[in-house]
Amino acid sequence: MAAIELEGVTKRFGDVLAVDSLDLTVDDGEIFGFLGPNGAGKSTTIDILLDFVRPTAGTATVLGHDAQTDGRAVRRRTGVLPDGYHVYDRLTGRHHLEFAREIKGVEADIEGVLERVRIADAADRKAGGYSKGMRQRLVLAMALIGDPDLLVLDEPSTGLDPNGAREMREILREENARGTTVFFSSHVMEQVEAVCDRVAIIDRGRLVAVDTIDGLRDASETGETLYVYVSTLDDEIVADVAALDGVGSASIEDGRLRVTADDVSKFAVLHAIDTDVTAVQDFSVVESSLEDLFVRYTNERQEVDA
Ligand SMILES: Nc1ncnc2c1ncn2[C@@H]1O[C@H](COP(=O)(O)OP(=O)(O)OP(=O)(O)O)[C@@H](O)[C@H]1O
Repeated sequence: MAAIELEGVTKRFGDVLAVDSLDLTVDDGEIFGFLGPNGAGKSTTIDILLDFVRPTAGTATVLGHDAQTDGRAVRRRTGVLPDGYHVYDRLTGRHHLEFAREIKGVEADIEGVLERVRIADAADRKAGGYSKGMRQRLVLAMALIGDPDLLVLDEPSTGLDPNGAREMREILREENARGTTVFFSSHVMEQVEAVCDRVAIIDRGRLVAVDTIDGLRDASETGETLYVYVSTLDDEIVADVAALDGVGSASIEDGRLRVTADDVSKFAVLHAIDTDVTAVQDFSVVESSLEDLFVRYTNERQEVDA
């Protein structure tokens, strides 16, 4: 069964088309990253899943329930970390979790959850005195109450230090191992790359890619970057390399030639550089990071639209 199914979801705010005919399926048990530049429509989509916002057109089905007609059933089984959630300054961390337990009407091991997000020591302090990262941990703790079947997290790493970000990843993996589907938006590509089974990239409300990270690499011309060490390097050599068959781009980076290959193998490119341009002394191949892929997919869309 699909945990999330969006069909033709569109949302307009006046003149702004925030989400544009979005079709997306997230399978049960996946850790799914939802990426896009600022203003792409991520939060709006998440709000539609939780029925905080009504779509202008289309349907959203979450855990088998229509998100609009059966929002309560969805929220009962879903842990949510909303974008920019404000904690209640005068309530303690523990009170927040008791509140989450009551709202959801579930049994919950509050002590255990406090330990997991590492705010047990501060549980009886008022949340108004918490640091940004502690607040984020508290909101995550509220999402974990009731062992949800689905976690929907909008920018969960906001405010977390590197240790906090690592702990967040571990919690997501643990929840997933328990059978929970995890759907989260993020601008922190390392975080996404480290935990996600699949990602979707949206740009200006439209889906531009959905795949595993390896799949995105395979589909992208810049799946791999070649760094070539040559004895002399100047603009003329770069231009000659760029003009070779199968070369996507060539530039100088840190005293090396940086080359991307289009449809031919990197060895064919290396051979052509060596025989037709200049002697190759050494080379290395680096897989594109998710950040490279993100930039490529979102820039491509801008070029298409231009
Ligand atoms: N309540 C609203 N009223 C008017 N416009 C809105 C509203 N909510 C969102 N928008 C607009 O919809 C578009 C998508 O916004 P959204 O917050 O979904 O983007 P996002 O991908 O979450 O961005 P970010 O990464 O910056 O959080 C933006 O142009 C935004 O200004």
